[in-house]
Amino acid sequence: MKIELGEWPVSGNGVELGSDVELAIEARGLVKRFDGFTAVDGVDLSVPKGSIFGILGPNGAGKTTTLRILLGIIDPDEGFRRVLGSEQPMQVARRIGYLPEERGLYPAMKAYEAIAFLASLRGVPLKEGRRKGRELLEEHGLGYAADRQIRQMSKGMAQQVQLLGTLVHEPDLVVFDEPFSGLDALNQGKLERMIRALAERGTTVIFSTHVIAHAERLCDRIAIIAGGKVPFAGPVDVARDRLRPQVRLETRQHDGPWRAAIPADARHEGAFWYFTLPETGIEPLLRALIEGDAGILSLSIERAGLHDAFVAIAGEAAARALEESAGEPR
Ligand SMILES: Nc1ncnc2c1ncn2[C@@H]1O[C@H](COP(=O)(O)OP(=O)(O)OP(=O)(O)O)[C@@H](O)[C@H]1O
Repeated sequence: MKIELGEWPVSGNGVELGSDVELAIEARGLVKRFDGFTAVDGVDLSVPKGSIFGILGPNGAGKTTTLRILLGIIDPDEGFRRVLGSEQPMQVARRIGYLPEERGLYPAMKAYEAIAFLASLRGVPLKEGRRKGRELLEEHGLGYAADRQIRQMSKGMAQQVQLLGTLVHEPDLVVFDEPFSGLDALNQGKLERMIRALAERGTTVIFSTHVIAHAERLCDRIAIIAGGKVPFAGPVDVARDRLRPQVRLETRQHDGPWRAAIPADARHEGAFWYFTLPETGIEPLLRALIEGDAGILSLSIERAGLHDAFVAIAGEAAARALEESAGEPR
């Protein structure tokens, strides 16, 4: 989904959607307290239909609690949510696929039966579920393991079976809680492709993660969450644009009147200059460089990465917590 920045008036925690955008999920002012501790503290989310939406934040930020509220597993103490048009998400559960943070299948079940079982919980008759289970396993390169018991599988493989079990009833919305944890790099790549394919056929995907790269690579929109609050929700590029781009300039000449046009706080290393793109843009500087015969050898203007944007938006402490979350085995 290509989003033009101009379409999104900025307000509140980030970027609001035009009124003509159909939303799969809309949440306003969600609050959840546990014994006086506020785990979710006024969360607003708008997830357009067919988009890939990431909830990015460190351990304990409130991701799982938010997802559980959206699914209707728990109710918020305050706030409002509408999921697939319903204010009672459990009523639309058959249109939702959910991979919880705690993975688990019955160890004695065979792979295709485990998928059929999960499908039956979403209203698919067992016989059809078994057929679809075999089909899905085949389609995803796991056909050889269809009759293998879950207990005979590696953790990563069992997780893939569970993932297929969340998709077997062809949901309109899938909710994945930390779907990448526990998967090796190869299977993480496979999952990324699967998520893209789901969105391409119109399924809305929302997932939580503490890995910036997954959010940056995959998502149309993200919500940054820390301490139960969402300081930013909107397109990834808009988050990145919270920081000014960085310029790297290489000149043949080392001195000349053109140097006055380079920002005073620029860092100078050898033939390279590094500085933040001035508010006035690059053109006045380019003019000075050309007229002053500085001899431009190279020039790059780079947008901030999502990591730097996360630091700017959520703060150093949240960014450190995010890094620590990524280091922990899960
Ligand atoms: N049922 C509960 N009772 C008490 N505290 C809870 C409960 N569920 C969550 N919390 C607390 O609420 C906070 C947010 O938890 P949550 O699981 O939503 O975070 P998270 O961002 O998903 O982190 P993680 O990735 O570690 O699961 C944490 O401090 C957690 O300990």
